[in-house]
Amino acid sequence: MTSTSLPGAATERGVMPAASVRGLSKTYGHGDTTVHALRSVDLDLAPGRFTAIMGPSGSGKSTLMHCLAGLDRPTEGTVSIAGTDITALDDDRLTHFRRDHLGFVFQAFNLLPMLTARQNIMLPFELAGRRLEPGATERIEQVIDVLGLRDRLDHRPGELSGGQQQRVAIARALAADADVVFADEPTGNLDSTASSEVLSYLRRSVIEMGHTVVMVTHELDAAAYADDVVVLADGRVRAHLETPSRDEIVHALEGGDR
Ligand SMILES: Nc1ncnc2c1ncn2[C@@H]1O[C@H](COP(=O)(O)OP(=O)(O)OP(=O)(O)O)[C@@H](O)[C@H]1O
Repeated sequence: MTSTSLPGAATERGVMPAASVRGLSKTYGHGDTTVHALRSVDLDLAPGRFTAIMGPSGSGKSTLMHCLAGLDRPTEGTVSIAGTDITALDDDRLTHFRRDHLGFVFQAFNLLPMLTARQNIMLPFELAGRRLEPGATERIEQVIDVLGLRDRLDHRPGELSGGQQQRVAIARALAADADVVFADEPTGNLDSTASSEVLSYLRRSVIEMGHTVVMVTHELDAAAYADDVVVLADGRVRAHLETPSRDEIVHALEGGDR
């Protein structure tokens, strides 16, 4: 098994990666019960792209995403987001960094039921007591249009379909103009029609607004919406594929090199 580096990888183009990990290891437990969830992973994720992280159950997808997103600390190695080494930040600074630079979309939409769609989208600004910086209002209105939510803004989550609720959650993550948006199985609670709708909107946000999205998924159909696919196996990067075909993804998942 070898890892395949992207020919057009951000560093090779001289562009700073949106996310970069070096020598990233995460072990759980001690002695006989030690689990090596990640084994010295090196990875660069290019800005302005939609990357899917795939791999068998237990291969380290969630651990990698949690370390990338500063939700978990690695045992060894570094994680940089847009040039900031987040592994060097203390807990307070990391919390602020996450709030100001990262967006999250979860399987359960995590919307507040008593708030309207617009209020949910604006919640991070309210919670942070953040003033809208110049240009923020225009950006938020664009996010609302790109995600097709204009005529749903006054609805509460209970009055929206699952797909619409997830689009509100995506809009909330994008509204703050995060350096990277992390999506953990974002279509796990949706049927296939709603899933493809949500993924199309997510893709549109990458193409039309230049966002960087990293998504963990088990679904080949979901990965097909991504630009790049990282395949993990046993805590290592087995392949990092640029605009792969479905066959190439399947081949990498089955253990072949590209
Ligand atoms: N908190 C923990 N304590 C002990 N072991 C853990 C912990 N979290 C994860 N692991 C182990 O680390 C390994 C990688 O787990 P991880 O959840 O990252 O895999 P995954 O690829 O996301 O799996 P799945 O697709 O099933 O969600 C697994 O062997 C898992 O059992």
